[in-house]
Amino acid sequence: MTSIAVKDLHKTYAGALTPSLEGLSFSFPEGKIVGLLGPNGAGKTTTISILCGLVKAGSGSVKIFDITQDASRREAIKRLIGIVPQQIALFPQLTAKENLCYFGNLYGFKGKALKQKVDQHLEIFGLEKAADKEVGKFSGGMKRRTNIIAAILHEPRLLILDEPTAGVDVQSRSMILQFLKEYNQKGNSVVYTSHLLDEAQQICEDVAIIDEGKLVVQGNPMDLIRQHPECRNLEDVFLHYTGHAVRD
Ligand SMILES: Nc1ncnc2c1ncn2[C@@H]1O[C@H](COP(=O)(O)OP(=O)(O)OP(=O)(O)O)[C@@H](O)[C@H]1O
Repeated sequence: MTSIAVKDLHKTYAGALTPSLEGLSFSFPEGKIVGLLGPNGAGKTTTISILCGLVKAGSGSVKIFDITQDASRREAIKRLIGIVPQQIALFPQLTAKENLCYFGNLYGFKGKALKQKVDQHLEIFGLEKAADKEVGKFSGGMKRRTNIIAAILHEPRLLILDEPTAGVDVQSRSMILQFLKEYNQKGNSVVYTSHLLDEAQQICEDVAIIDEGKLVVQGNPMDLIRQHPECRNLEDVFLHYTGHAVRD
């Protein structure tokens, strides 16, 4: 089974002169950590926004665990996926615990069960001492870790993260990557975007490189490197397929 299958996705934002997605198709196998990679403006965030139902595609289809995404299946799909957006989506004036109780509540958790779940996750992410501090006063890494907890309280089978390790220190990054590996070892699927290709090479079993709204190449990072004798690593493969021109 696939965790995600997108077919011939097209998207042009209202007022835009050029399309953001132009016939994008790819699928990821279930139960793996996979990377959706591409230069700035390639269409990664647009794709993720369509996957989670925040943005409507112009045409094309999306399946999550073989369930076709349409209005009638939105609730069922919502339970299966957790989304960690690029921008921190927390209330800065509320404490970490208050924020997480709010998000847990949206998924139907209440009372003691909710409190236990929140405490357990704050501990996993090294935030137990900061539980009653306002999130607005957190460091970037602390905000990002809290943002991840908000997306996983309902234990989604598919976790989608948009640049979860961008702009965080080495310690937070290491904790986030370790968490992703452990979450995957429990049988869950993880899809993430990153510009850090050494990191993607290290943790992804499969990567899809997209550019200008289309799939450029997909495969296991080591297989892709082996296919190109001149490429030493995933970054070389990425440059081989997407070129050296700087993107706006
Ligand atoms: N709300 C919007 N309205 C108009 N154009 C948009 C909007 N969001 C994104 N775009 C455009 O769509 C294209 C794809 O953007 P998108 O954010 O999906 O790329 P990305 O691969 O996530 O880039 P990055 O690595 O910079 O985050 C870009 O040309 C961008 O300017």
